[in-house]
Amino acid sequence: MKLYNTMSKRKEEFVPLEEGKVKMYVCGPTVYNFIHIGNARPMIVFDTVRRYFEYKGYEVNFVSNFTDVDDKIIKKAIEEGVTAEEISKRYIAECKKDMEGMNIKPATKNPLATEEICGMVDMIQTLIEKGYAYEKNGTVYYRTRKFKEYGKLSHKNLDDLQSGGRSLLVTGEDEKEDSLDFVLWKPKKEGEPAWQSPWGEGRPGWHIECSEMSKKYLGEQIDIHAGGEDLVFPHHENEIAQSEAANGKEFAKYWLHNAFLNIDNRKMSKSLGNFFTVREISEKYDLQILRFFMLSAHYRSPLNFSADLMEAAKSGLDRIVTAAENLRFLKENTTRREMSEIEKDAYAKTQEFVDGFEKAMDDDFNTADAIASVFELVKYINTTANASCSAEYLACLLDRLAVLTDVLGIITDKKKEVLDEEIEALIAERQAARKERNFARADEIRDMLLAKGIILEDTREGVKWKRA
Ligand SMILES: Nc1ncnc2c1ncn2[C@@H]1O[C@H](COP(=O)(O)OP(=O)(O)OP(=O)(O)O)[C@@H](O)[C@H]1O
Ligand SMILES: [Zn+2]
Repeated sequence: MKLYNTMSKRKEEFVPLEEGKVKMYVCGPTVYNFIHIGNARPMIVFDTVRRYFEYKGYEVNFVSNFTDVDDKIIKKAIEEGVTAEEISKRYIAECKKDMEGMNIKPATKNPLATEEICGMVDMIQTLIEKGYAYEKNGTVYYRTRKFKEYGKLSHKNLDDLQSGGRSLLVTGEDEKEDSLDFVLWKPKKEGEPAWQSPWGEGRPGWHIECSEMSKKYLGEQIDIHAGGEDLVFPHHENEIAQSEAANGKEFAKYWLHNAFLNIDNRKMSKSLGNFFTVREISEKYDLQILRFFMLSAHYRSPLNFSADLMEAAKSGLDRIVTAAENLRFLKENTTRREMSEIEKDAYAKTQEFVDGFEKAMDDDFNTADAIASVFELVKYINTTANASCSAEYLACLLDRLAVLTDVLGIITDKKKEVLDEEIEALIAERQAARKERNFARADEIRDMLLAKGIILEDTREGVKWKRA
């Protein structure tokens, strides 16, 4: 299994630190707004990477943080006249809803920066003791030039960085020993959230959060550290400088970075205002389609968002789901149970699609080619499965398809999704509301179900529902 390591700029064979286990950290979002579909790209891509490791039999310890203290969160809180905590809590909850819609597996742990301040203070203290950091007027800076390997991930040269950095007029620039030094701890400003520290009240810098949370939940060395390509510099470069100086060990073995989701060939970003939130997209499309669209390109290739490509993803996904539905229907209606010899041979042939899928995924998670193998399997299913097949054969085909779509995180069993307890309970609650003539509540529930793609029909025989 090969993966592209930003550190070495080449594909490397994956060798875990510990046999059968993968320790993986993905930098999570700063929570001050609904996530946009650019932010969804690393979530979908690295969830798929995780799923593929699990398919291969690895036990994956997957940690992804929420940055819940930051200038942008504080700004939003001031605008709304609420606390920063209220803002971050609200958008963490909204983000989790979006993630569920995109079928992202819950992480082993989603640490919150604000709950890990003590550990960050300890790490900063260690860096000071080792001579890698210094304090000036309540701010602690990292002494960048002391870390000899600085620039190794982003392949940048310190002197080039220095000449570029000098022109920047950043507050605090004059008290730094060197313009390359970056902030580990900043002093409290009036009205901002703050924590006690040996350097006075204040809050941590962004980079130290991930160094500490990764260490706390995964240990000093991890297999994979991942995020969007804009995080390579300075965020990941700084994380390496902090973690390796503090722990005296190589931080992560493999550094994975996804390319951008663009719109009109420009990075989709909040600052440019050219974004769609996942929530907006969910009003028009099932989020499974968004997931499928993201995986239709290799994660290191830029991907341009367009209505045409979403429509193409919709029809591609439909083909797969329809094949699975047909298999289920045929299986339930056939009278023959056991596989015949001919069917055994026919089933054995499907191994070639699994091999193709694995070959693509083993080659730096080439989901675009892996999907092509799934389509070949679908074509094979559509040509060989019919009403005279045995239930066993149909079940085997269905299982083969489900195993592959599960790696991609695509749900093909709509009924299973529909029948989940929450929806059943909502329908019952709506019936009760109608009985009490609480039509406002009944309509509200109908709309909630509609948002989940469930259409209700009130008939004489009772309530019937179908998928949008
Ligand atoms: N257009 C995009 N395509 C792919 N990944 C992205 C895109 N925009 C952000 N990301 C990734 O999403 C994660 C969270 O990003 P972050 O919270 O910094 O928000 P942001 O949208 O980049 O901010 P801004 O849009 O204001 O530049 C990071 O891993 C980042 O690399
Ligand atoms: Zn990070």
